[in-house]
Amino acid sequence: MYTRRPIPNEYCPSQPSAPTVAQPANQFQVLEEIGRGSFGAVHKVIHLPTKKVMVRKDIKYGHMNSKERQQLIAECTILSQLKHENIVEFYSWDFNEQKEVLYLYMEYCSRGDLSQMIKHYKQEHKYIPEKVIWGILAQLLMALYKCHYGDDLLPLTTMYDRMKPPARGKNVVIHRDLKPGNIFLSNEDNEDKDNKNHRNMDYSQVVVKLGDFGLAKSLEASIQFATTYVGTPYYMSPEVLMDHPYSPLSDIWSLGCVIFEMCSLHPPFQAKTYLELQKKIKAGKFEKIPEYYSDGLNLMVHSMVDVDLETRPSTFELLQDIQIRTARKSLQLERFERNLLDYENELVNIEKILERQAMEYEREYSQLKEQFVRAVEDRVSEVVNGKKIGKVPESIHGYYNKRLPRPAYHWQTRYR
Ligand SMILES: Nc1ncnc2c1ncn2[C@@H]1O[C@H](COP(=O)(O)OP(=O)(O)OP(=O)(O)O)[C@@H](O)[C@H]1O
Repeated sequence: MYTRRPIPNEYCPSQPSAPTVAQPANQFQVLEEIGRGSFGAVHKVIHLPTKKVMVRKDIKYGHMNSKERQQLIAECTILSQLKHENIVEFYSWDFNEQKEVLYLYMEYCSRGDLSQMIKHYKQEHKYIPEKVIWGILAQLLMALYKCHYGDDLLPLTTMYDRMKPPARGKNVVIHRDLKPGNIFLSNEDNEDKDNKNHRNMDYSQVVVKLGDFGLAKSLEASIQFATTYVGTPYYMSPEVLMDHPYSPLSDIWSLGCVIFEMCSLHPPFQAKTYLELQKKIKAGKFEKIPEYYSDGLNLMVHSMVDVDLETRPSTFELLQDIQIRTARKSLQLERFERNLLDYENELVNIEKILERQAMEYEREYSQLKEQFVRAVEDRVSEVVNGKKIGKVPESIHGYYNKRLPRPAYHWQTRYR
């Protein structure tokens, strides 16, 4: 049976779709291990009551003190409230007290993460198409808008819509660890086919999901923090390196670095030693993106990766940019076109069902008509032959009284 695509959050904000409270682990069946992060293994699981495929992240909490554990749960609560089409949905959690493991259940993203996509293009010696990069940037800015201002962005009516400045200070969530490995990709229908081993290089309609929120923050005071930053902090802003507090603008710096890496297939700042890298980031000097891309994209990246916090644009300011508006509008139109195609298919299906029902109706009608004519002829011959006139035969009665069955497919009530 045909099912229509779900309406995205952008048009219909905050619709919880899966369990949002703690779920016992026996309601889930492990399908496979997807990978291992610094906190533990990541499994693909199925939630048996809803048959929904999800991801389970295992976090060992044995070494954490009770304050850190409570902080982790508080963080999970924030995440469970952060619902947006471009943010990995957090469904529920559970503990295994014996193994001292916290299980976090999240939305499964069938196309892996951005680091795998970049690696793939690097192996193929190809550039990521510019349109794909703008689409990904626009989606990430929409996700950051939700985080930084606590609101959903309204869809654009025209590219020149005036955007109302967001209210400041309301439920600000700063990601703090924005990097390609924390940006996940899925298809609109999130299906797995052709995606195994990332052989499918068509990223034109990819849906981007920001993930791995704030876990670093919750685990900051614990030993795990050290392991979180085992990798080189290529995407860390200069103010964070200098131990200044995180601000939403730190996320913009990191996002700029991610977009640079999507264009150049390597991060903007690279060095052999940590100290050298720190020096480069603080100086904030890095090369242009390849000539293959437009000057507009180069300027956009350089405006985001700006050491000066006064001139680095906010999420709201970036969303005002005409190129971002164009990318957003184009995403909206592409989705609209896909929905129209869906409706068209749905109408074709309904038409086929109605045609079949009309044929059945027609057949039944002609059978009844035949019976009626035969009964009338019998009756006439009875009268002509002078037989005693009895009751009207059932078949004549039947013709007038019989109600044909209603079509089984009540499209009028479903599609009103
Ligand atoms: N929601 C998800 N959907 C699909 N794959 C996921 C999801 N979350 C994580 N993964 C995959 O699981 C693997 C491990 O992810 P995880 O985020 O735990 O670690 P990491 O990004 O490799 O390292 P770190 O812990 O430092 O962030 C990665 O290959 C990642 O792509």
